[in-house]
Amino acid sequence: MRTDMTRPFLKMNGAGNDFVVVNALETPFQPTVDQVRAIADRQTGEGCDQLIAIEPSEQADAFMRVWNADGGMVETCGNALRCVGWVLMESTGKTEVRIDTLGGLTTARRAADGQVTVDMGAPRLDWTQIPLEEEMDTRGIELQIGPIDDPVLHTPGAVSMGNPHVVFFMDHAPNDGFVRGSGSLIEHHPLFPEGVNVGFVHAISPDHIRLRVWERGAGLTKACGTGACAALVASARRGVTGRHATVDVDGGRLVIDWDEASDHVFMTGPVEVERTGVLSF
Ligand SMILES: N[C@@H](CCC[C@H](N)C(=O)O)C(=O)O
Repeated sequence: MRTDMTRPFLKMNGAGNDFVVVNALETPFQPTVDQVRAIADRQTGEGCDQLIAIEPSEQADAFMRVWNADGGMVETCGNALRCVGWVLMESTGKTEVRIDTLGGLTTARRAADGQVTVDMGAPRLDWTQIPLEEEMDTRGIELQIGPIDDPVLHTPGAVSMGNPHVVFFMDHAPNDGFVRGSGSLIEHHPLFPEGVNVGFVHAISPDHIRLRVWERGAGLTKACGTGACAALVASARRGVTGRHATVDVDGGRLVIDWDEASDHVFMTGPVEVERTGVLSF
């Protein structure tokens, strides 16, 4: 990386899903793929799951741009929406802010105990919206991993929360090796032309699930906000849970509500500022 330019950043996380957050409201921030990878590198860079830029927006308080650790620009990030919402509320004194993303317009507001609630909008459930390569019922798509007569994983739900997710249902929470091995395989399956985030749900009760996620472009993560929303929607559509659940992820706890009247999904969870720093280009 050249070192003739510097940018201050905030290192933040939401339930352990961590971000380098750059304020680009006044000065544009357009890193190359290699620069994103270098920043996200946990050995030689700052280390993060996603790089986030807060940009100006004409229709909202700000636009949030998201790059995965592999350098790919993606639609949205639920946990980062809480972090960016908190930053904007702190700097403007507002108790509610609108944040636009490539995945759609969202609203963040303060919740109890310093937490933030984001209105993630309505889930997109048609196979063309995930998107899938071919027509399927997204409550349980035709995908299985393992021997044909005794698959290890099969018939996941598919949900878009602005970004693509598949959600497998298991009778236990899988270990790291399983999440890494099967997640990396499924992320690039030809059924998903834009790749996919892969969730593994273990239902503890009708309003409590354990979730592990392999993220498209970032790998095994301590939390995935859109993944938690997708997990609740997929679970409710299968009758595994109701429309409200606490979702335990590796790095903490998220509360997800799928409101019947509006069809919107609301996610509440923590926000943490870890440190400040300066990026050198
Ligand atoms: N960590 C995020 C999701 C980030 C993007 C995702 N990996 C994708 O490629 O869609 C979240 O909290 O939602």
